[in-house]
Amino acid sequence: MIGLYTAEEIRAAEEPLLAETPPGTLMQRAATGLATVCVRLLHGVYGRRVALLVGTGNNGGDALYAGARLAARGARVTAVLLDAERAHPAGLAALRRAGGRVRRAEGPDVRDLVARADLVLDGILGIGGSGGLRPVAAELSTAAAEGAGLTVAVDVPSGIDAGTGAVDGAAFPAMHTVTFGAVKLGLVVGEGRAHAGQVHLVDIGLEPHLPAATAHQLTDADAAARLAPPSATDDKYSQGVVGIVAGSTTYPGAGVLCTGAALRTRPGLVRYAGTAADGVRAAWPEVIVTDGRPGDAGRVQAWVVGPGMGTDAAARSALDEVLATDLPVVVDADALTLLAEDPGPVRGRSAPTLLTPHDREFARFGAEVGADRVAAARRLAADLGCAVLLKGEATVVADADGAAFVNGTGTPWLATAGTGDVLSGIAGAVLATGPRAVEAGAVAAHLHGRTGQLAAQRGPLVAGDLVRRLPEAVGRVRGLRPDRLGDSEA
Ligand SMILES: NC(=O)C1=CN([C@@H]2O[C@H](COP(=O)(O)OP(=O)(O)OC[C@H]3O[C@@H](n4cnc5c(N)ncnc54)[C@H](O)[C@@H]3O)[C@@H](O)[C@H]2O)[C@@H](O)CC1
Ligand SMILES: Nc1ncnc2c1ncn2[C@@H]1O[C@H](COP(=O)(O)OP(=O)(O)O)[C@@H](O)[C@H]1O
Ligand SMILES: [K+]
Repeated sequence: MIGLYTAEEIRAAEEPLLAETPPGTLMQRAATGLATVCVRLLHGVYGRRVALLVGTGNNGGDALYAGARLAARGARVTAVLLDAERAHPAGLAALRRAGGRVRRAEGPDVRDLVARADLVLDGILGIGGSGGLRPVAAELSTAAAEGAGLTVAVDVPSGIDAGTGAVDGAAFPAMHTVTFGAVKLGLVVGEGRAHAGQVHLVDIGLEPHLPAATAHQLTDADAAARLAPPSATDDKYSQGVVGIVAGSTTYPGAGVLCTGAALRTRPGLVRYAGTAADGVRAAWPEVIVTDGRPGDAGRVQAWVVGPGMGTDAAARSALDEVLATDLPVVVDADALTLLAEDPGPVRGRSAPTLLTPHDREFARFGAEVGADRVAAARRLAADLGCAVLLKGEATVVADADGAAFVNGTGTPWLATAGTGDVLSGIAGAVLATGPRAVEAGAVAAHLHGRTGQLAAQRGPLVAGDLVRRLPEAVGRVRGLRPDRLGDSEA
């Protein structure tokens, strides 16, 4: 698992490391790592035009030292100083010694210089920044985005909140972020995720000083550990039997998609109860189907309740029946709407319970999500005493005790009707194998995102494509290299 940290946690960990290393050591390690990644991304350095956007803090120092290394290898490097009197003096001297040039940000043709660069390095603000970019920095960031060159953020894209991913005003739009010591939470969630692009982690020796992370991102290997193939001693009942309460005569498709997703994730045994019984039976002859109540379906190890089932009295009664069991439950869609009116039945549960709202469903529980998505998911989880999976570009899963996961897989092509029904079916199948609800949610979101990436390789996807390609995605998750972070190409 990849630990995700706030700026405060990073600063606390840096303190003892700074004390035990000679002055400047960490910045040299950071700049060396940064320059190495830039060389790789540029495919050659000699003659390349590099613009450094340099702020007043150590983040600017990192950019200047990395720029000096690139200049020493023949790049044409220009530092653009946002506050000429306060730029890192030793970094500036190093850049000049290596043949780099220095300009003020207010200069007449600086915007063009940035727009024409092969590489723009954002050393404006690091974890010491607060609030959005000021006007000159914002304008140069826009020039970098509009130019044809690579945009690379140093440690964090300037203007994002490193701990939450919130953007208040303008922020640097990076294609890549080279981050030091540990991955900051704000690089993988909220608006920060899109601003950070692909994240590269540079080791500066911080790891022994880092606290245990309270937020994580799963790798393929982590997810694969929860998607183990059946063993020789397994039978159809022993792999976690899933019960689905979804769909209706009005929306049979939700029942078909949700049931199919559970079956394709963990094809031991899936049971279905609901009024979309005919549709489910026709689509999935492998499933044991009843058009009666959940209790008529037979024994299961976990329930999924909600997608497309409606919000009438019969739906309420089915939800109450499922929540009154001592079995793990995934609560999605219409069941969330019902639950928001009266969350009582969830508060008293001791079995694993996972709620899977999107933003609008989340807001029905009393408060908007806001810019800090991890905090929002943690808040609702603590309030209800269960796990909450908050869907979005980067899905967040949080538990009542504060443990959180930020999903790193997926594609915007998933923003299409029915993909949420598929997610809850996957989550039910994973939950039936016995993990904590928060962990089941994280694994489900990871697999769902990988399936989306796989399906999107062939163009626009619909939810049914996800169901069809789930077995292949499970196989890929088992075999893919585990070290790719938020890489939508993988
Ligand atoms: N502390 C360490 O041990 C290391 C720090 N490193 C680098 O140092 C960075 C943190 O450096 P600093 O603490 O100097 O802080 P930053 O470089 O992040 O910037 C802080 C400066 O920006 C100003 N500022 C804050 N918000 C602003 C805004 N919205 N607009 C304009 N100016 C603003 C502050 O007044 C302060 O002068 C890290 O992100 C990393 O890049 C690395 O060199 C590795 C080692
Ligand atoms: N822009 C996006 N980028 C990546 N994933 C997205 C994006 N928008 C939505 N998704 C994902 O698509 C799914 C949509 O679920 P949901 O809103 O419940 O749809 P539905 O109710 O139609 O099934 C979620 O898993 C969500 O994380
Ligand atoms: K930066």
